[in-house]
Amino acid sequence: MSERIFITGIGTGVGKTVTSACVVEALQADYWKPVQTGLKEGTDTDTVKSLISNPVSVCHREAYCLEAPASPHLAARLEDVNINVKRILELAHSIQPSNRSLVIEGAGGLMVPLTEQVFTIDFIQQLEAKVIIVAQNYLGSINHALLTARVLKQHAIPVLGWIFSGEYHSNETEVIGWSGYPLLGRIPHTGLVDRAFVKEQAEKLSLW
Ligand SMILES: Nc1ncnc2c1ncn2[C@@H]1O[C@H](COP(=O)(O)OP(=O)(O)OP(=O)(O)O)[C@@H](O)[C@H]1O
Ligand SMILES: C[C@H](N)[C@H](N)CCCCCC(=O)O
Ligand SMILES: [Mg+2]
Repeated sequence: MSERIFITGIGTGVGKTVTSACVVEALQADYWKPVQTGLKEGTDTDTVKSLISNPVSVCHREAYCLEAPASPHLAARLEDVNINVKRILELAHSIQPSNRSLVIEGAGGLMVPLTEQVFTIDFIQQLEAKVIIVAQNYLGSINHALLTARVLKQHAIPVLGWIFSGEYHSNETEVIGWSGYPLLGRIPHTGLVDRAFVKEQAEKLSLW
């Protein structure tokens, strides 16, 4: 089935890219990072490409690759680039596979601005995508996670559920309960993240 699944996070650096690779592998879906910011340490697309092993998935080229490791609206300003959301939506339409899903990874969390007018939450709405929320357990994550859940609810965006990246903490059981969204799985931080790890984790996810 050809769906759009948007991978958002309760913030940046919470494990969206590694989780995206696991979801792509589990669904044999395509992957797309429309706006990549920060190029020095490589791109999320290159990371996902290096972590998946199924013969079907296609990792599509970004719509924008911006140097500065910053919010897209700022990274674009620093390079005098105008992020055109209409163009990104047209691109989404053109790359959408007919017979498999498209996993789309955002930059940071829901309220990250793509432009001064369009925030990531607005972009998700315009994409008509379903959402997987990637979360981690740290001091402050209850607030970040429930803010994310609240904004998705207020925008009536369909949420498939949570994937937690890292170790379990009792907080997450309460966050899941308060949010009403199901737990789809956990990606442990056991050290080496390679193709074998991603394949193993992909098999454990309960995505449908
Ligand atoms: N399961 C894991 N095991 C070990 N390290 C991990 C795991 N998941 C993520 N990491 C590491 O944590 C860091 C952040 O992860 P990742 O790049 O997936 O975050 P992100 O949410 O995609 O960030 P961004 O907002 O920049 O896209 C990376 O160095 C990554 O290698
Ligand atoms: C540079 C990094 N890799 C992310 N993709 C960009 C995260 C932007 C976060 C903006 C913010 O919430 O302050
Ligand atoms: Mg990422």
